[in-house]
Order: sequence, then C-alpha cells, then structure tokens
Amino acid sequence: MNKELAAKFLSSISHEREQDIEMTSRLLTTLSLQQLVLNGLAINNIHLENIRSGLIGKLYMELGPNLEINDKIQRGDIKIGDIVLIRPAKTKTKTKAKAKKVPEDSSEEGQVECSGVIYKMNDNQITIALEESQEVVATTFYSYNKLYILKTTNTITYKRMESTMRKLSEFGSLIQDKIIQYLTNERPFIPNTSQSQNAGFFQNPNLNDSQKTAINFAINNDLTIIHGPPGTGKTFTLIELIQQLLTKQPEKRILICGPSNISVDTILERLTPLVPNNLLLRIGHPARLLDSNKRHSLDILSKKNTIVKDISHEIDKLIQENKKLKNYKQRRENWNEIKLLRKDLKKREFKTIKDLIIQSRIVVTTLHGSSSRELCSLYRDDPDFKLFDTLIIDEVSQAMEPQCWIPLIAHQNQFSKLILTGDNKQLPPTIKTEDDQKVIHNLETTLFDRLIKNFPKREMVKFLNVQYRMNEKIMEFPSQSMYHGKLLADVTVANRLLIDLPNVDVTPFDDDDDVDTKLPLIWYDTQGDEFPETADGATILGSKYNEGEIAIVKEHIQSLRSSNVPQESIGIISPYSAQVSHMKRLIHDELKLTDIEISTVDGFQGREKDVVILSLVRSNEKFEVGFLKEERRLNVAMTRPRRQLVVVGNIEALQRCGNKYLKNWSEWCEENADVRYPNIDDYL
Ligand SMILES: Nc1ncnc2c1ncn2[C@@H]1O[C@H](COP(=O)(O)OP(=O)(O)OP(=O)(O)O)[C@@H](O)[C@H]1O
Repeated sequence: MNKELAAKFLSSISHEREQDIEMTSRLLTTLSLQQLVLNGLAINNIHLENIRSGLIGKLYMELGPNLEINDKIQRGDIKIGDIVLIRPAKTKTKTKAKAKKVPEDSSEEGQVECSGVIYKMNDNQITIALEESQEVVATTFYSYNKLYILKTTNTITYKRMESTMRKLSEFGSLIQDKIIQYLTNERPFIPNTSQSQNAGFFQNPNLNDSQKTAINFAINNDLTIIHGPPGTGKTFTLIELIQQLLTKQPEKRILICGPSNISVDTILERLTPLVPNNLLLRIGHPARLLDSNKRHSLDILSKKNTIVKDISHEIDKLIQENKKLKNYKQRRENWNEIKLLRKDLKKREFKTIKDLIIQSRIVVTTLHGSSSRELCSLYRDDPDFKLFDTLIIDEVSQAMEPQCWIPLIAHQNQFSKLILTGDNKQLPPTIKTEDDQKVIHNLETTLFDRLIKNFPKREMVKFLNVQYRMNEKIMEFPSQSMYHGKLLADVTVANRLLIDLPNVDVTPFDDDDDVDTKLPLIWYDTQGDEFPETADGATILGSKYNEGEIAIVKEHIQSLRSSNVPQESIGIISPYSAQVSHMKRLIHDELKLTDIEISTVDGFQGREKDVVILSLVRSNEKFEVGFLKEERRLNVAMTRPRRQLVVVGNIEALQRCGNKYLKNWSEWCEENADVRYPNIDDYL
C-alpha cells in the first residue's frame, strides 16, 4: 500500500509543481510590472535602506518606499513568509558612473536579482531574509534608486513532499511504525475503550461533554481525529489535551504541526500562559512567526549565547565596512572573512539548538518545518534517540496528505500516538492544478478524508457538537447541510443579535421587529438582469465583479453605520478577488471606512465578525455560477458571522445552476431569511 500511495502522490505533486511554476512564470513574463502590482503580485517604487546580519547567520535586506514617488509601500497581496525576487527597476542608477558591471552572481544575462523570504513588513519598511551567498549582489542595489519585488513559487515545499514520498515508497513490506501502519491500512483500528487513563481533573472548567470525550479518547488511544465544525472549540480542546498529556507523561515530548505558520502560532499563543515557557519551542523561519511567539523561537533562543552574540556583532561590523569598500577585490575578501565567521557561528548555534530541543517538551512547527535540519540533526549522532512520543496535526483538512507525511517520515518509529484536528467540510488545501481532475482529486482528498474512508466505522473520530460563535438561525443551514443537523448553539450565542452590541442604536422604530439590527439573516435578491456580473479584464486570473451588488453592499453598510455598528464588527466577503478589489476601492479608499475588513473567503478562514456581508457576484443569463459550487468554500463564508449574515446574490441563478447544495441553500433562505428585492433605479 505504501508504494501505491507514494506513487500516486509523487505524480500528482510533480504535476502540481509544474502548474504552479508555469502559472507564476506566465504571470511574471506576460504582465507588465504595473499589471503585476495591480494584481498584488509585485511591489515597486522601493529602494535599499540597509543590509544587516540576522538569525543563524542570515542576512537581512531592509527596503523602504521611494519617497520621490510615494510615502508608503503599496503591499498588494504579498505577505510575511512569501518567497520573493528583488530586482532593480529598468531605470538609470543613482551614481553618474556607467551602469555597473553585472556581477557574475546574477541569475541570467543582464538580470541582476536576489531572492529571499519576507521577514517583516509594514507600510514603511520591508525586511527580507536573503537566501545564502547573495551578499555581493545585494550590496550593488545601493546604487539603484528604484527596486521592485516579485512574488515567486516556493519550490522548497514541493521538493520536501517529493523526498518524503520517495522515502515512503522505499519502506519494505513489513513497516515497523505503528502509526504508519494505520495510514497505509496495514493495521486495523481497535479503539481502547478502557477509561484507565481518563483525565480525572480538567484544567479548563468550561469544557463541554463532547470536548471532554474527545480529550479522554485521545489520551487512551493511539489514533484520534477531533472533528470540529466552525466555532466548536478545536483549539480550545487541543490546549486542554496538551496540558493533560504533559501532566500524564512529563518525560515525553509532543510535536505539534500544522499546514501554516498561523495555524501553529495560534496554538503556541494559547499555550504560552499555561505551560512553563522553557518547555515550549517554536521551530521555523523567524520571518514567518507571529511577533508574540518569537521569544519561543529556536533561532532567537539560540542567539542568547554570548559567544554567538559576539560573532554576530563582528559580522555586522564587517558588513557595514563592506559598504564603504570601493574595490571589488577588497569587498570579495571582506565577504570571505564574513563567510568564515558565519561558518563558526552556525557550528556554535547547532550545539545550542540541540540543548534547547532536548530541554523542551512541546515542539511547534509547520508540517514542512518538522523535517528541519535542526530537529533531525539529533538522530545523526544517535539514530535511536527518543525525541518524540506524540504527533498532533492541527487543521489537517487544510493540508495536502503528502504534507502530513513529512513529520511521520522524518521522525519514523518515534510516535506512539497521532492526533488530527480539523473539519473536512471547510476549505480544502489550495490546489493550483486546473487541467487534471485526477491530480486535483488526489491532492484535495486530505488525510482526514482518506482515514474515514479506510475506517468506515469512524471509531477514532470524535465530533465537537456545540458551537460558540453563531446565532442559531445562521448556524441552521450549515448544520443541516454539512453536519447532519448535529450542531447545537450554546445558550450564550443562540439568540445573539447586532442590537445587543454596546452603543448600537435602538432606532426610533425599535419596536419594529424587522429593523436591520434585529435580523440574523438578510438576503438581497438580485434576480433578473438588472444586476449583471462583469468579467474583470484587468486581473489576469479572469476574475469577476458585480457593480450592482457593490452598490447594495454600500447601502447596507451605511444602514449599519447609521445604527452605530462599529466598523471593526463588519466583514465583507466575496469568493471573487476582483469583487474584493472593487469593494476595497469604494469602501476603503472613497468612503474611508478602513476598519471594515474586506477579503476573499480564504482570507477569512478561521476568523469571525459580528456581521458578515457575502457578495456572490454571479448573475448571467446562462445561470453559470463557476466555483460558487465549491460548497466547502461557501460553508466557511456563511459560518464567519456571529450575529448577522447578509447575502447579496441572484437567488434564481442559484436555483437554476444545477448545483444541489446551492439550490437547497437558496430555497432554505427564501423560507428563513428576510428577503429583499432591490431596484436598480434606487442605486443609480
Ligand atoms: N466549552 C467552551 N465554553 C465556552 N466557550 C468555548 C468553549 N469551547 C470553545 N469556546 C469558544 O469558542 C470560540 C471558538 O473556539 P476555538 O477558537 O477553539 O474554535 P476553533 O474550532 O479552533 O475555530 P474555528 O471556528 O476557526 O474552527 C472561542 O471564542 C472559544 O473561547
């Protein structure tokens, strides 16, 4: 089974990587820099302010806005953790001298560039952690008055998944690792029904019965899936479980992984006040960690060693000197001295790192980071070194299955317990492939999906059934359509409304029951041809927007604001990035309501707002609805609001598009929502 599994994923990953690279290079080569900036894939009009030494001998490049053009950096969709290229804009250099000799380090004839990871970012400065040995090229950027950065493909993640799958395929017939046997269907799952290890006492007094059941099952069993629909407290449950495991097995170590830095940083943040901090260790590129978690960062902790600090200062001094050296040969010698110091620095830091890992009890990292050099170096000295006992993978449904295998292969024969948390009815992993349904299916089918298929009795699945976010009217359709009607709204949220918010005006007609702030569910039905969609030519990804819907969104926001609903309480979601861009331009730039969050569905994953306005966009004579059909995406969108969900969309299009989920949703809403029929003349 392991060979077939590995072969299936190897071919799918290589196809996905080619698609990703092809799409990125198509964008970078066919679009002008201006168009790339418009689509959020590039940032221009910046210049080099400083180069300094960073963690584990890395070099940091600090870039600021080119003040002759604008006082702020236009950040687009580029965010911390992205891999970027830094290039000089095709303009004259600062110095009068002829254009500099292109250093031999440059990647292609004539194109001078560096690559690195966005470490820090705000409107005034971007800090980029440079990849190895780019110092010489980087310092030439001082002579350019305009630079730009381009977002590129992160090929490292593909390489790591591929090498993991190759190792999985190399396993012989009899796999020793018990957990891997479950995943390769070589071992039946027999639940341990004894309650011997049950938590006698829960640290958190507020846990509900479904959460306690999940925790006790995970303590007593070697395989558990905690299935948590929106707002049911997956993280809340996981924190208690980790505390229980720490108490019961103080000498054992837990590895916590997730698909993204934000998923694991959230757990680390919630653990920090509850667990002695010297037991917590965050592994990963400091560029990608939440500021509040950096103090647990292995990179930063390893810097506390005074010798390490002195060597870093020495490196910084030499870098500053380098800037003043005119002669290329002198600069080269200076960099060679820096390289020697950095080599010594790395050796000393590895020793410190090993001590920090051994002292820790909870190691937190992304799935990709779990096979990092630092962690795996401990097996180099002693292959049987017992490093971990329990593996926890959070948000498992957002990870491709090959990603989940990375910790299992990198630390094989270590784990005696595997705990997965997630919800396979929310967003699946993002897949770039569009031209091969088999590849899409292989990569969208998560480990969660495959395990419940392998073990149809689902005895290891523990369902959290009480949600603490949504008014029960908002919860009702998602519960019925995606969770077999099993969701309950906790009494503290079941009837919550906007009007309960402090300072929300009790309008003069407050006895009038259909005043907006008393309604949990509103639908502006744009059926007919008065609110047509528009294909957005400017954004290459063929996105769409709907101006009529934007006008309705604007009017509803003004109604909320007139009832004194705070901007921070309002979220606007659309599945279409063009609609998001157009709404940002109107609501942020023109109306200056910059505290209203506007994003695509993916941008709202794991988040919540008191009121969410959902703009569906699609309205055409063929009743085409495109990727609105992805029900897990819509399920995420409609489960973000606490008190009010407002949908702006063409009900007839949903009823006639041929998709059962959309038809059911629109019919249910016609019965249960406050449906309004806007007239386009009111908005022109
Ligand atoms: N037993 C409980 N009693 C009271 N509040 C709870 C309980 N469980 C969870 N909550 C609250 O519910 C909210 C959601 O919890 P949490 O963030 O852990 O959910 P999640 O499942 O991780 O999030 P998501 O909805 O994105 O999946 C939090 O505000 C949390 O405090």
